[in-house]
Amino acid sequence: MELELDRLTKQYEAKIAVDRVSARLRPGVYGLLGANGAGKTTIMRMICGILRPTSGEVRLDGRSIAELGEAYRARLGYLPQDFGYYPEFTALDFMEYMAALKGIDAREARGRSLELLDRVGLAGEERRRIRTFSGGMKQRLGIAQAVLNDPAVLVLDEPTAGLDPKERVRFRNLIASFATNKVVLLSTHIVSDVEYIADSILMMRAGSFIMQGSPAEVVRGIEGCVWQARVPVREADALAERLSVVNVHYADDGTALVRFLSDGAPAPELAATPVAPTLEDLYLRVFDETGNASAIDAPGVTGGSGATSDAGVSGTSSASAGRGGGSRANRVSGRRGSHFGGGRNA
Ligand SMILES: Nc1ncnc2c1ncn2[C@@H]1O[C@H](COP(=O)(O)OP(=O)(O)OP(=O)(O)O)[C@@H](O)[C@H]1O
Repeated sequence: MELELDRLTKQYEAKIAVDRVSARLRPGVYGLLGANGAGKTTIMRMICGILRPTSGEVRLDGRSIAELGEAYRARLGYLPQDFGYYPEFTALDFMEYMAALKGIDAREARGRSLELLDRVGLAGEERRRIRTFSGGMKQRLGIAQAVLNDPAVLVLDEPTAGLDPKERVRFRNLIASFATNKVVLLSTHIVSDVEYIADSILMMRAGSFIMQGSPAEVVRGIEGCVWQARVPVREADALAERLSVVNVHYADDGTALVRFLSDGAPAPELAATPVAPTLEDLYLRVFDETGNASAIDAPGVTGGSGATSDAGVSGTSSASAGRGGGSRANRVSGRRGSHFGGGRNA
């Protein structure tokens, strides 16, 4: 099974929201990672056949989804960003209603709904009204309805938005458990949502895929650019002014371990050591505050997007929080130079 995006483009008047995006997606989890406004929702809506591309097309196993019509929808599961949950419905009513919309036989629908509610941790809550559900419960119900028809293509648009860290982890595991033999496309601007479960990262910026590859492949492009140095705490903030600081771990002995990006070797007096890059380092580098992305030497890179900088930086700190062992973990978003094409070194 292969889902192909062939020069997929969407233009809204003067705004090109998605610009000739191409990719071949085989079963696996794809993390569509990009800042707000990068074009993630627009791509997903085109993949779901809800939005007609200005040009280009989506094909499933070589056939246009526009031609496939109902046959494609029967193989598609979708959890939109702003999913309407019918607050007065019970979870089971809702699942059965969605099953009916998907053309699933009523006798089969009950059993399948109960089985899925159980799988998403809502056993015992089937008869509760959705309005009494927490955000996490609603999203778990959302994924349950999306897989009612055992789809070959599962599209999840920012499914972890608004979830607390514990629910986010739970949701992540749930997605992984549903992913077998499916193309799962999951959009997010939170690196940790996809860092561990995605087989492939599709890094999106200003309407284009600027990188495609496994997490290990895409981070290879910034090997040698991530450093850490232990400095007195009072110097850590000053460093953030000079360097592209990813995070700072404060220790109890008055020092701080500063992780930062630098294209070349930092000043010797810092005694910095190079460290292995992570997806979050890469994300911060790509979505630098200036928006000055350009080509970066990584596999699958389709080149600089010629991007305008309307894709704002969303400074997530979720990934860094789980890393390192400092007594306090902070993201210091210091003034960042242009990291591409001649960024300043430390
Ligand atoms: N109906 C529309 N008319 C005009 N411009 C639009 C429309 N829908 C989206 N856009 C613009 O297209 C660009 C891509 O939007 P899109 O919603 O796909 O981004 P996104 O990456 O999903 O962002 P977010 O995470 O905020 O949802 C944005 O600049 C947005 O303002």
